[in-house]
Amino acid sequence: MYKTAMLIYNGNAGQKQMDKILAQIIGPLSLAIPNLTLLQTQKPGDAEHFCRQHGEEVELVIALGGDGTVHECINGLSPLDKRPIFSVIPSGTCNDFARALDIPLNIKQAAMLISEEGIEEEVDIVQTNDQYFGNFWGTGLIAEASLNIDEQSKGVFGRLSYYVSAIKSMTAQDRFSFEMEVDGETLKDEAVMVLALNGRFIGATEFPLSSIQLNDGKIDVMVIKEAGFPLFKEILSAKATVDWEKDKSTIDHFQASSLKISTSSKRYIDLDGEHYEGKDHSMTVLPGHLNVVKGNRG
Ligand SMILES: Nc1ncnc2c1ncn2[C@@H]1O[C@H](COP(=O)(O)OP(=O)(O)OP(=O)(O)O)[C@@H](O)[C@H]1O
Repeated sequence: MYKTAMLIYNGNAGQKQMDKILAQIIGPLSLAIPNLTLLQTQKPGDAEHFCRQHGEEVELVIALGGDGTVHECINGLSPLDKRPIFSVIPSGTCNDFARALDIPLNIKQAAMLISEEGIEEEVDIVQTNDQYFGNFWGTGLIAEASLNIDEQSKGVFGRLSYYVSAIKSMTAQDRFSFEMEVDGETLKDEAVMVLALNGRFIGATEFPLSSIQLNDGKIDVMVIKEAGFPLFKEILSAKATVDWEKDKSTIDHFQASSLKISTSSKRYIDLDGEHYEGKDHSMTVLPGHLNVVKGNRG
């Protein structure tokens, strides 16, 4: 039984909607957790700050929100020496990290999972320069695409919004050159998109690739060389298996525990759905860095 927990939620989410959500989850959580503190964010950055400031004082941190809130919490918790258990009650649009943890998307069920102490598991977190990600790092079309998502289209298209935007921006065909260093080997190439996946969801779409595991000490790197549609078509059609052999000429796929990538110029970077800019990036997998509450798959 968890004795102390901090629940962080987005103060920007709309009072009425948040009241409804809180009404469903506070009952089961406060019955199970005697010392439960609720913290509402007042501005971007607050969730990260709360985690950094108070994370070591509690047994459990619960992020009630979408991938933006989760991203901030991961960045606040990862630098701590004594890291609390982390869990998510998903209330965003994509909820990629919650999906990767097999957490129910129904908020009441997600709260029940915590109050009944779901399975705890240590998952990998990836450090990139002075930041961290739990789900993915991407540059190229993925970053451009998510930049193009306005809140309205996110609502209307829901899970497909990333890809609708990606397809929209594909006409640009902007290839970029990069240099990558993986396990002592240097590779120079061009691509339209480079992805490093820790979790298996991007924009609520699952990558049908069984090697993507949150607890294998590795990231799965995809170098997509052409803005051709084979990969997207197959992923969008949610096929159980993508024929990677067939796509070999347009996609390189490998695993790494650390890598460095430098692009020829500054580019947009998408980190778990949040945007940054940069040119030189290093990534190091921190194996089993966060202990999380997981759901049951299936
Ligand atoms: N009080 C606030 N006012 C304005 N922005 C805030 C506030 N609190 C948090 N934020 C910002 O809102 C975003 C969090 O939104 P949320 O958790 O719903 O993620 P999301 O990115 O919409 O999720 P998903 O990708 O799953 O849909 C973060 O970028 C955070 O910095």
